[in-house]
Amino acid sequence: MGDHVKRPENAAISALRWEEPPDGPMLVVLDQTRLPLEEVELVCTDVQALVAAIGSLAVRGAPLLGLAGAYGVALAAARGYDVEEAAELLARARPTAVNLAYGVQRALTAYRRAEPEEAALAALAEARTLHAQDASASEAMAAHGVRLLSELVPGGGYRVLTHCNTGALVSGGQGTAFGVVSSLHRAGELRRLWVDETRPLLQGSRLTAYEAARAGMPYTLLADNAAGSLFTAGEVDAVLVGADRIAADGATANKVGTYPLAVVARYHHVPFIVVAPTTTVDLATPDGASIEVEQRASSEVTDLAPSPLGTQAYNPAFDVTPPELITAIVTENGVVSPVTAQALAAVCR
Ligand SMILES: CSC[C@H]1O[C@H](OP(=O)(O)O)[C@H](O)[C@@H]1O
Repeated sequence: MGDHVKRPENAAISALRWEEPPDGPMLVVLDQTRLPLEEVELVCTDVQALVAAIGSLAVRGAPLLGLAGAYGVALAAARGYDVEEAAELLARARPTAVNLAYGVQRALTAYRRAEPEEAALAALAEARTLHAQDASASEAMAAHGVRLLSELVPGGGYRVLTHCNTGALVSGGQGTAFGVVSSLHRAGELRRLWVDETRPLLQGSRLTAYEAARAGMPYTLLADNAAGSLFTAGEVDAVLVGADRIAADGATANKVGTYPLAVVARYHHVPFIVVAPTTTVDLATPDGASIEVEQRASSEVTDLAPSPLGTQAYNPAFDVTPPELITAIVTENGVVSPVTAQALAAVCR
């Protein structure tokens, strides 16, 4: 794992940045496992440190994993490591978010196509291009998402429920679903943000609440199993979530606990909206059953609350929501609704 350094006070959220000090290039990432109590950065000067950071979720969130993959290839090239081997290690670091392998492939292709003496610079340039594209996609998704909500739920003053963390911490810009929430807030249209704590790694209570507090949003944290009662009380106007991989038929893998939200939202006729860039759509994966769902260590669950010694826990990092439960998928290229394979393929062109 890399070295930790204290982050400057009140710095804008920069989940990841490339630096080139005299002693060589490095990837500096905000260690998300330490938030919200500590804002410390992790300095990665080799691919093993970056792979470890991805595995521990110090670096996390589908779009950011794509950037980490691309910059990881650039780091290997710039430091003279075996780039092909580095690309393989990075692409395998986590299986579900398609963005990781996509980002690796973008930088690796640029590296392979360049003249040897230009290859490292080509990989870095491609990583930077992907970074800028993600920031731009984030803005476009926010605009599409705000417009969609005004069509689905007339009247404004939205009460939005979200799950996991989908803000600037997972993006080159302001995020995916949380980017829509941020735009609503700036427009004075966010009446309440309901934040699922998102067990077992608590991305909601640790990260989304951190981003919402920094933005001055009206947010309320809740235990995941309290979400159903909010729907019963009529307190949710829309559910906004991110995605880690969207299959060709629109089935969507996202943080575990998303699928039950989609079922409850459908039962209560509440719009269930996925917000994701087209880099998260994987047309090569035909359906939800074909998506590999990462299984994580039992200890992430048993460490959270006392249980008898030796207790084993079922700990899938994601679940899959079928397209028929998704009201709309918001991408940077527009909104897919109803969710069909044809409409999804069209928005990715
Ligand atoms: C919009 S990407 C954020 C996405 O990634 C999270 O997973 P993890 O925290 O394990 O990287 C979660 O599925 C979010 O929706």
